[in-house]
Amino acid sequence: MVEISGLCKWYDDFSALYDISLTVAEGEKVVICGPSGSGKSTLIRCINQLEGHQQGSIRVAGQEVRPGMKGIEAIRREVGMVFQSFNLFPHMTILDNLTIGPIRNRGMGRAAARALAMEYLNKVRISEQADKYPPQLSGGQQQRVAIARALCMQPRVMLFDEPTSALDPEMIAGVLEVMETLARDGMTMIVVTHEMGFARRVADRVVFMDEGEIVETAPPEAFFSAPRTNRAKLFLGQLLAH
Ligand SMILES: Nc1ncnc2c1ncn2[C@@H]1O[C@H](COP(=O)(O)OP(=O)(O)OP(=O)(O)O)[C@@H](O)[C@H]1O
Repeated sequence: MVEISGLCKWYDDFSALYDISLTVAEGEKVVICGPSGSGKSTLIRCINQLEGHQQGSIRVAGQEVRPGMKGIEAIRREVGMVFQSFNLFPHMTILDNLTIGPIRNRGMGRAAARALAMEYLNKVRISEQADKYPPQLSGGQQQRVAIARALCMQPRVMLFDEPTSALDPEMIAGVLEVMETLARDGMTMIVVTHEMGFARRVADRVVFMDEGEIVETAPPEAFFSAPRTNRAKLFLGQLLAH
């Protein structure tokens, strides 16, 4: 579903990503972790070209994505993205936040888009809030809405960039639960997160990044019980200390 090969990205003379190769199969769940500044966000933002890369290749559902390419919108429709800051339109109702994408970008009729939106709002257990505005909802509820909004575009892969790190602790479980349901439904998922419990329960593979490189890739049980590199041991040690 996503094939990344020899990916390099730099900002002026700073190398943000170096020689990244990663293949994520259909239905696979990959958790990316690593210290702050290691390039996790940059990597997933390159997949739908929110960031352009300078070298290497990225393919999504068989199609190569390139910086400045024509037709990137069509590829972005296949790729749902959930950010740390929910990025909902504050002046639009929850329902309108969900229907605008399918109506504008998928040419869906209003009634069909509303039906689809209600289906996903039910899935994230928030359908009773459909007529409210984002600022009237808690952070956790807004993030569940953001997930539902991405799903309304019926993507083939979902990218999550630290979806729970801006949330109050009591809000985190509800969002992770929704993501676990999505995983059980068979969605292909690439998730940047420090929620190691989630990684253990859901990930097929954990990818550990440091200084713009992939340092280790392993199934969660192997990664957490016996990380191979000192860099990963140090990272996990620091995470546990928090
Ligand atoms: N627009 C930019 N210009 C210059 N440097 C940038 C830019 N965006 C990111 N970087 C740098 O690239 C590196 C990787 O950033 P990135 O946000 O991908 O890291 P991260 O692993 O996601 O970190 P965090 O966990 O703190 O979000 C960092 O050193 C960051 O300062």
